[in-house]
Amino acid sequence: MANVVVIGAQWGDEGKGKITDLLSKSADVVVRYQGGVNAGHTVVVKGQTFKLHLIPSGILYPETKCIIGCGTVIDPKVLIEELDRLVALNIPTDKLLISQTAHVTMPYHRSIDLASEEVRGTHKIGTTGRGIGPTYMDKSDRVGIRVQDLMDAESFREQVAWTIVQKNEILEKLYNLPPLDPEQVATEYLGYAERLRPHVVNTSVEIYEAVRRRRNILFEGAQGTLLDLDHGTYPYVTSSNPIAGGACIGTGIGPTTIDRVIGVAKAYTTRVGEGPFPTELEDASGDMLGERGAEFGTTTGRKRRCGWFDGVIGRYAVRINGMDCMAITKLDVLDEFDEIQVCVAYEINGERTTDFPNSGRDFAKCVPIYKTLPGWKQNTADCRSLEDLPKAALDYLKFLADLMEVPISIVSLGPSRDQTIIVEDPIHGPKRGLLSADGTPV
Ligand SMILES: Nc1nc2c(ncn2[C@@H]2O[C@H](COP(=O)(O)OP(=O)(O)OP(=O)(O)O)[C@@H](O)[C@H]2O)c(=O)[nH]1
Ligand SMILES: O=P(O)(O)OC[C@H]1O[C@@H](n2cnc3c(O)ncnc32)[C@H](O)[C@@H]1O
Ligand SMILES: N[C@@H](CC(=O)O)C(=O)O
Ligand SMILES: [Mg+2]
Repeated sequence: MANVVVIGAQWGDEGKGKITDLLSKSADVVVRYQGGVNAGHTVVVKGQTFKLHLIPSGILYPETKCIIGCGTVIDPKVLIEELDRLVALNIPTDKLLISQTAHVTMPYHRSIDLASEEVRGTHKIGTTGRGIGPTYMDKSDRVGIRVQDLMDAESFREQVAWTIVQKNEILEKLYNLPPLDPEQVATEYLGYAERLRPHVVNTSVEIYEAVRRRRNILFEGAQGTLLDLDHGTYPYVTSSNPIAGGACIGTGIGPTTIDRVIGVAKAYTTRVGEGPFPTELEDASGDMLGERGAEFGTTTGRKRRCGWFDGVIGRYAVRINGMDCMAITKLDVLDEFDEIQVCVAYEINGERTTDFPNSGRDFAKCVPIYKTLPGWKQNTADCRSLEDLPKAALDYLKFLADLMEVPISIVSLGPSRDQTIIVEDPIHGPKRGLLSADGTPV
């Protein structure tokens, strides 16, 4: 057995949904540990597409327990819509559990998110507008509303009444928005509470029980390393900790429980929202990546910015997450390029570095130094083993593994569950022994 954390090694949307679904086949429990409905995890099975925002990507396996952990922020309306969509498709949702201590996104969080972005103007972050930052702000400020609060009607009404007084001051005086009616908000949310009640438990105990019984647990990250509040490209980050360390805080397990960390990265890079992006391509190659990769936000539909693979970021993600192995997704998107560039180092103020800069100002000045590799100009979508891959594609993967000093355990060649090469299943395979850094399968 192994307890595995699946994290994004770039700016999110690396395909964690697909990889988590794939690994869920061998998992007994899948836990989301941070983020909220800003996330959009896409899972494609037999031509059917599932877009999951909060529900863990293991939900398509009826025997797998799916847990929304305490580190997430929950918009109950969106969660219920998601549940209803699954129910309509006859996907069982009875094994979904929701943490009593997760925080709840309220209507004022969404309004404040949108209004503050507008006020920031050119300094905006480019958030998803889903109220994520303001929900986590209230958690830190100790005025947040938790799932357990929602379960007690009388005290919930009281809590909403006094909380909204302060929020209405902000809405009216700071943002010139109409105030909210506390009774109306409380009544709406108490309706959601009844729908969610059967799923709400002490998830920390559930997870610990699974650990004690030596079950396989997958911890599913949302967003990515560079969107991490502490270790990402601050201030252009989300308000939670998507890195592997976040799995402990966001579920209530100790670090010794984690056996392995698998990082997911695209074979190129994307970013949605504002902030520096050294390898961004604002040319025909960038357009080609966007078109071939269908790079539009799963949540907001925004166009994702596209660029070449950034090895400096990759190495950083390996370090920050203690990564054992990697899944490289969307290799098929590169199929038609004559040449492919990989950023191997940055030049900052005339100096070459392979280290990710700690300063946001320095990061904004980074000029990528590229290594050019030949393309393979061949369709890889139907390859099912490393041997099936064109030599140039395998060489590309070996180059990435070598550059980041991490083995590649999974290669994804299309959105569908079956369009995958599993060099070794990280749940069953040996720790750090899947594809050696020189690319040789072991
Ligand atoms: N062509 C191609 N598409 C893929 C592959 N793997 C995943 N996808 C698609 O790429 C997109 C990945 O984006 P998301 O589903 O938003 O990724 P995510 O990491 O789960 O999302 P966040 O938690 O929101 O960061 C989805 O549309 C997937 O269906 C692949 O190997 N090839
Ligand atoms: O998390 P919020 O505050 O809505 O946005 C901040 C920042 O993070 C980007 N982002 C948030 N969720 C995702 C996601 O699931 N994939 C990719 N990027 C995400 C958002 O675009 C902002 O740049
Ligand atoms: N989660 C998102 C972010 C967005 O939709 O803007 C995505 O899939 O891109
Ligand atoms: Mg996404």
